[in-house]
Amino acid sequence: QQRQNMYKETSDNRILIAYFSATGTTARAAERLAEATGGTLYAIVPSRPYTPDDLDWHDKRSRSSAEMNDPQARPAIGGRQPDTEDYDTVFIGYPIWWDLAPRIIDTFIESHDLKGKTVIPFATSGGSGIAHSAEALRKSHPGPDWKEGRLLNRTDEKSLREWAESLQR
Ligand SMILES: Cc1cc2nc3c(=O)[nH]c(=O)nc-3n(C[C@H](O)[C@H](O)[C@H](O)COP(=O)(O)O)c2cc1C
Repeated sequence: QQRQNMYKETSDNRILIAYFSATGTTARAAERLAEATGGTLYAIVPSRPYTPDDLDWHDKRSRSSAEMNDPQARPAIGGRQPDTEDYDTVFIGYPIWWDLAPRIIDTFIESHDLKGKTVIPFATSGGSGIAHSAEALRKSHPGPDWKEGRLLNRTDEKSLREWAESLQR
């Protein structure tokens, strides 16, 4: 209990949890991570929301298929942007699409100066691990201090907190 309070006091307000979620699963994981860390939640909202047709991975011409086939695709983000200067640690959450992070995650990273900040990916998926998508992000965006990511398909609060604390050491 004491350790938890200490952790919250020292790192409150300096942790941002930025996430994109097309159908709500990653949003729920991000909320649990915010509870475990005391971090601030920020939803990366696309200017043009993804419809069920956009998300159809059986259709090679669907919006998600087209974006994921194009490494240069940068779907626009709508609404307010967080001031990442206020944070030292930025968790970035996403659903795994074709074993990668959706391209809007690249839009987010390129919209902010994350150089020298601790950046930690997390994801949800239908079964794929996070390693491939996290490595691809690290290669495309060498500025931040990337930490190993986590798949949060099913993680209880205790292990979430232990993971988040271990990253602060
Ligand atoms: C276009 C698309 C591609 C996907 N590709 C994968 C994949 O490669 N591996 C996997 O395990 N799940 C894949 N999924 C499933 C999602 O990762 C999974 O349902 C995720 O939890 C959805 O999160 P969300 O509700 O936050 O959008 C894909 C889903 C979509 C829509």
